[in-house]
Amino acid sequence: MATPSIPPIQRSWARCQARGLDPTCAPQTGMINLSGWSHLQALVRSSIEDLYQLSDHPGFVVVICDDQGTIIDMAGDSAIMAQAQQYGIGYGITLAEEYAGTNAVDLALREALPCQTAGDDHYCQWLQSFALAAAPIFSPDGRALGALAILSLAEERHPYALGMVIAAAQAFHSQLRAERLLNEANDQLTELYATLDTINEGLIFVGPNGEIRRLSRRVASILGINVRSAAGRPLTSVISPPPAIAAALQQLSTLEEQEVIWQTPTGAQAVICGVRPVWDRSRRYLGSVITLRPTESVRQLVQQVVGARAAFTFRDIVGQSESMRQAMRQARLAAAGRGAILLRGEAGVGKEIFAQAIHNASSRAGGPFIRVSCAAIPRQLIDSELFGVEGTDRQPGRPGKLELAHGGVLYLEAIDALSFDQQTSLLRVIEMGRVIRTGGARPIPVDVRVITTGHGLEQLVEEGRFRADLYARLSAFVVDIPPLRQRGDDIILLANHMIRRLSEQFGRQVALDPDALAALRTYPWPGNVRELEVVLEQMVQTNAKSVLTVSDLPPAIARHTTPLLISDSPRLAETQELSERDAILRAGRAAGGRLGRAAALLGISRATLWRKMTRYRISREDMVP
Ligand SMILES: Nc1ncnc2c1ncn2[C@@H]1O[C@H](COP(=O)(O)OP(=O)(O)OP(=O)(O)O)[C@@H](O)[C@H]1O
Repeated sequence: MATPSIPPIQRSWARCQARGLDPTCAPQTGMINLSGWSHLQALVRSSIEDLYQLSDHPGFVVVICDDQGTIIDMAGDSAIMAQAQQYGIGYGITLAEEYAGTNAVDLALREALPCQTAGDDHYCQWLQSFALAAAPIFSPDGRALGALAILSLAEERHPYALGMVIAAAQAFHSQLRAERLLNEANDQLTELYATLDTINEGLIFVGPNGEIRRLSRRVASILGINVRSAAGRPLTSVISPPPAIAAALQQLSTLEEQEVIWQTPTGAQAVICGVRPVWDRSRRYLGSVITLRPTESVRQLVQQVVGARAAFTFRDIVGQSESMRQAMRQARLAAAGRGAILLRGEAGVGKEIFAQAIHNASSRAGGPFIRVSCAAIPRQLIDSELFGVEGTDRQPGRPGKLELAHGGVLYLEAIDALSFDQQTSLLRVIEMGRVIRTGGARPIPVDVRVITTGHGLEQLVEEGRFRADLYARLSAFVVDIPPLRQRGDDIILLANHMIRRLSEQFGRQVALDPDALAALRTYPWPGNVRELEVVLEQMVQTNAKSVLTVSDLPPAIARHTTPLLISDSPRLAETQELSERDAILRAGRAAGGRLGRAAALLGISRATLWRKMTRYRISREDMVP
């Protein structure tokens, strides 16, 4: 047997000889490995059939082998097929070197290169009547999937057989790569669309000609349009975009997120929208993305960010006195009801803590608790603060506190500071359950329970300076919170409670001795619980002692207690008078000598304050700090 001269063929022969392979052996069946081939086979076959049709010289058969060299498909000239079959060559026969000896298919897979063998190049006799030209087929990641071969008779070798299998294998590889890229792109798009449909934000991609290219499902619920029928149509034929959006789309400009009004099939709808133009690498305009977010979700976000939650419950309110029990009864009744609540009481008595406890004990506990102090906002800004501002083309809109409190409670402090017009607007919101933003006309439904406080509201109503109908609405429930001086031993309970809290806060144990507690109990506390809180905090802060005594109290409180301490049998009336005089002096000083403010601090009218000042012979000068 002559040995071939081409090195890979020579090496193959040497291996066959070393293995002791019998050149007269018959073809063997191999294990077919079709993993990764099932859909590829059809692809290869169709391109092979094309190849075969195009050829001027039929007279060959195209053979496809798996990665082990086993024949998994054959197509072509029927005469050659018949001859091949005579030699036992057909589906399932292995061309692996171990069983079929040297041949182009095995070498192509082994060397990962195109290869050609003919006649005597073949080690086994059953292949020697044929010529084989084979090329490996590579997957997109470079793995050999199998081989493509042209089988012809040895003496009728096709001149371009090798060129054809190389070109076909290459074309096939490119097709696989393109298919892989397409699949990857499709997968990415599927992921992207799935993501778009799960996010809370609605997205509309508008093409360069204003057509809707893509829109997420969320858009349907935000704008009330049919997503399926809208896709592909001009945006303006589906829904008329608000002017700010239309302008951004037309000018290919960015619009930062702002609230705009869409005229939807179900009416005007406020939506937080933004527009972003999209450009490709060569700065070609591809379209714009419109983002849509329901105002409600932004509202919830704001509530989370600003911490619109009520922290206190009824359990946090310290007090056992009859006057406090009565206030708690009123408050619990109000919590169980539905109407607005008016909290009455001097400054610092704990109105806000009551408002929070009522909110938390009510069915609205899960909703927001929003606090607005009308006295703390300049009157001209109260409108926008409470009712919000309607957006214009130039200025974005924003919700007011009434909208933000939707589903919860709006705690409105110092409502007496509202102008008559503001009172009217508030009344309308409470009566209609709708708010109209400043500068707008669109009614926005709001479901808010209002808890208010205000100074001398009854008097203002009498004087015609506060709307009687609003007062009636706001006072469906009234809770009277007593001043601290009327709470007896509650002062001691509160002082001990606060000292415990301060001990924790400052990380050291502090206590008040009985005399100090007695002094605190007697003092009239014009600034109520807040004043007690401030006094105790200052004492703990400025004193390193663990037991605080009368001498550690602020002089005004310590001095005030002197008559009680020295008197053997202090007469009650006298004590009360002394307390009252002291309270008036302190309130007057705290108010900087302004009688109106001092009266307010004491929770009495100006006229009563005058009367008491005359009685205790207090002049205005005494009140100057
Ligand atoms: N009964 C109470 N038990 C415990 N702490 C209280 C009690 N009442 C009031 N406080 C505390 O006293 C301080 C003042 O209370 P709050 O702010 O509720 O008073 P207010 O009546 O709303 O005051 P203002 O009228 O000045 O707004 C708060 O720190 C509050 O936690």
